[in-house]
Amino acid sequence: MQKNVYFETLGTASLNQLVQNGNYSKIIVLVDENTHEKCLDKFMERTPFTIDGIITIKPGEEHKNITTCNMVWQSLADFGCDRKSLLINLGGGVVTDLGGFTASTFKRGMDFVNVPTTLLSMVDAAIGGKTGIDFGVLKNQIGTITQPKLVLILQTFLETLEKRQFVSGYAEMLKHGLIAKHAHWETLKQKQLEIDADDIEASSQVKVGIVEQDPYEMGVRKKLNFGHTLGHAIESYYLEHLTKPTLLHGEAIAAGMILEGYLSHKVSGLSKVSLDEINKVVSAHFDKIDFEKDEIPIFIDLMKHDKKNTHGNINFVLLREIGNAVIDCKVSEKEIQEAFSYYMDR
Ligand SMILES: NC(=O)c1ccc[n+]([C@@H]2O[C@H](COP(=O)([O-])OP(=O)(O)OC[C@H]3O[C@@H](n4cnc5c(N)ncnc54)[C@H](O)[C@@H]3O)[C@@H](O)[C@H]2O)c1
Ligand SMILES: O=C(O)C(=O)C[C@@H](O)[C@H](O)[C@H](O)COP(=O)(O)O
Ligand SMILES: [Zn+2]
Repeated sequence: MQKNVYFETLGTASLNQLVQNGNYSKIIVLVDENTHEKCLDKFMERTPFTIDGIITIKPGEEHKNITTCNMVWQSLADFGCDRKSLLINLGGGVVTDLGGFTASTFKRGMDFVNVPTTLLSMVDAAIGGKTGIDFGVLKNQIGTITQPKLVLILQTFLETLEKRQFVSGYAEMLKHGLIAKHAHWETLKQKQLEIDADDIEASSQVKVGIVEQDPYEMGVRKKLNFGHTLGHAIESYYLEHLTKPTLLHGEAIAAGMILEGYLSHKVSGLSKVSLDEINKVVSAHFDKIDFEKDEIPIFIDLMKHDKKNTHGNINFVLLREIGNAVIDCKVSEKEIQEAFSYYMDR
C-alpha cells in the first residue's frame, strides 16, 4: 500500500499536486448537510482548483445505505463524471465510507480522496480503504477495499464538532492503543480528552501501520476489529429499534471493548488488573448502556453476520495484554452471557 495519509499544510499541498498532475475530467465534492455548512468553506479556502459539483447527502448512520448511493451515482452521472473524474469525500466516516464505495463502483472505479472532518474519521474511517454501506441495519455488509488516492487531515474541522462525536472518535483511539501500542494507551489514559495533533497522528499511524501489512484483512488487520464483534451487533440492534436512544459507532465500540476485554480475561490471558484498567478508562467517558437480559440472544444472532466469521464460527479479536491482540479466538455463549453480567454489574 502506498503511503497516502497527509496532514495540514503538507497535506493540502499534496492534494493540490494530485489534482494538478491528475488531469481530472471533473472534480466533485461529497458532503453531508452538516459538513456542507461547517466544513466546505474551510476546505475551499485551502484548495485553488475548480470544483465542478457538490453532492450533499443527509447526515447520520441511517443514511449509509443503498438509497443514498443511488442518489450519489445519479448525481455523478448528471455532472458528467467519467472514469477520469475525482470524488472528494469531505465528512465523517459515513461520508468517507459511502463516498468511497460509490466512487469505487462508479464506472467500475473512479479516484477518490478522503478529507475527514470528525476525530473518528481522522484516526480511523478515512484510512485503510474499507468502503461500504449498511444492508438493512447490518453494518458494512456491502463494500469494497479500495484505497483513496490521498487522505488529507486538517484539524481545523474539529473546531465545530460536537463533544459527543469527539468522544466517539476517542473510542477508536483507545482501541489503537489496546491492540497495538501500550504507550499510546498510556498517553490517552493520562491526557483523557485533551489530545493534540501528535496524538491524532500517532493514532492514525497505528492504523496505517497495520493496514500496510495486510490491506485485505487476511490476518493482522483483523486486530482493528477489537470491540467490533459485539460492538457492531449492539450498534445494529440500536439502529433497528428506533425507540432506543441513538448510539454512535464509537459508543457501541466502547461497550464492545469492555465486553471483549472481559472475554480476553477469560480466554486469552488478559490480567484482571488490565481488565479493571480498561473498564475504568472506558467507563470514564462512556455511559453504561442498559442492556436487558433477553437482548443478549439477539446480539448473538446479529454477530452471525460478522465479516470475520468462517465456516459458521464467530471469530473474536481478544487481548493478551494491553498493546497486544490476538485474532481468531472462539468463545462460548456462556462466556458471552458472563461478559454482559460483568458489564452490567460494574
Ligand atoms: N472504513 C473504516 O475503516 C471505518 C472505521 C471506523 C468507522 N467507520 C464508520 O464510520 C462511521 C462513523 O463515522 P463518524 O463517527 O465520523 O460519523 P458521521 O460521519 O456520521 O459524523 C458524525 C456527525 O458529525 C457531523 N460532522 C462531521 N464533521 C463535522 C464537523 N467538522 N463539524 C460539525 N459536524 C460534523 C456529521 O454530519 C454527523 O452528523 C460509521 O458508519 C462506522 O461504521 C468506518
Ligand atoms: O479498518 C479496519 O479494518 C477496521 O476494522 C476499523 C474499524 O474501526 C471500522 O469500524 C471498520 O469499518 C469495521 O470493519 P468491518 O469489516 O467489521 O465492517
Ligand atoms: Zn470502528
